[in-house]
Amino acid sequence: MAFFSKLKDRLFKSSSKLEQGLDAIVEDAAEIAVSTPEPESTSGPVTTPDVAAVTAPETSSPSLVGRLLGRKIDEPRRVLDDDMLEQLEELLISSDMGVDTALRVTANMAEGRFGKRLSSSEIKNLLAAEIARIMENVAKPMPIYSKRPQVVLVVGVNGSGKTTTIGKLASQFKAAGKSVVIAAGDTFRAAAVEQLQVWGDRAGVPVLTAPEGSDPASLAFDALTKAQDDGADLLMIDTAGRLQNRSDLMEELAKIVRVIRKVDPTAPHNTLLVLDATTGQNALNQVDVFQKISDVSGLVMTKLDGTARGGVLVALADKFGLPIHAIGVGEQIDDLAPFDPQDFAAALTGLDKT
Ligand SMILES: Nc1nc2c(ncn2[C@@H]2O[C@H](COP(=O)(O)OP(=O)(O)OP(=O)(O)O)[C@@H](O)[C@H]2O)c(=O)[nH]1
Repeated sequence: MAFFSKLKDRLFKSSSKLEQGLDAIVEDAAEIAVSTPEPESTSGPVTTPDVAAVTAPETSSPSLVGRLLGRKIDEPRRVLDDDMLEQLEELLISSDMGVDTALRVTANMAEGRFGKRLSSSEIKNLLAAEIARIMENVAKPMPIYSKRPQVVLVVGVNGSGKTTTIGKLASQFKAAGKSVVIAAGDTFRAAAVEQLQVWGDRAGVPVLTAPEGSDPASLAFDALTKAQDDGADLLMIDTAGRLQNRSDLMEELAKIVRVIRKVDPTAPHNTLLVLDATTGQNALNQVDVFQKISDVSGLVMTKLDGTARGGVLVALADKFGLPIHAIGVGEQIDDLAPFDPQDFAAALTGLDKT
């Protein structure tokens, strides 16, 4: 629960946008339901206990059932009609959920409920259930193999949070008893190497570097050889993220892969794409591009604490179905959270979990 509170707190910008937007949509044309709320259909894809509770048909005394379910009977309610659906779609699109996903989510929310009067807390529960449903299949921790050293190639555009994520992951793996080595593969920028060394120090993990401008593939080769000799569990390789020249970057990544396969033909075992949530829909383009130039096996979404565009993670899950391993919710070493779809959906929609 403490962890959920932190997540909710960090997703504040996204959740307050959705929460206030949903409240406004209901209040826009609300009627105060002092009478018995209508029984609602139980059809549709709703499965979570919260939502099962709000959609349960009320067969006995509504006030008693309402009280038992913690339902505020005099909450403002609004009839779910075309107008309201359109407003919902717009709100979801403005939170960067993307047009296709927003349409699908609202259609599912409306299924069996068209013409019913809904309160904003019921809508939030429905929305959270839909979001969790989309994200359930992609919530997967980074797989750990028995292969040692497991080689993790970390890709993403400059500034997306690769260095920070490598530092956070290294610290978590170390805390879990794994021996970790980091290779500072963005050899073109001295600042990037220094930054990684700072994170390596924080995590208590060695960082292998090479002179500025040297061949990243050669560093990766040396790092893997050393990690093997040292019996390390994990080697994390940082890479450059200059998408401005896509063919150069593609060639650079391909060369790293070719060269490390001379040491271990099964490497890399994971290719993590780090994405910055503040870039919104642009993150979708980055997945497209990096899937073309590398063999992306999973995603980490950073900076969810700094943006109202958290809905982009739902769009990503819906569009690509790639595993989401973790989310970055701050700049500190312990601000990398495993991705939990129920918690994320509740935090994003501003629900309380009690
Ligand atoms: N608020 C917040 N900031 C983050 C998060 N992850 C990374 N950052 C910040 O984003 C900035 C860029 O992060 P880096 O880790 O340096 O990104 P990079 O992809 O390695 O960038 P280059 O070194 O330019 O290749 C830094 O100021 C980080 O502190 C996060 O989850 N939340």
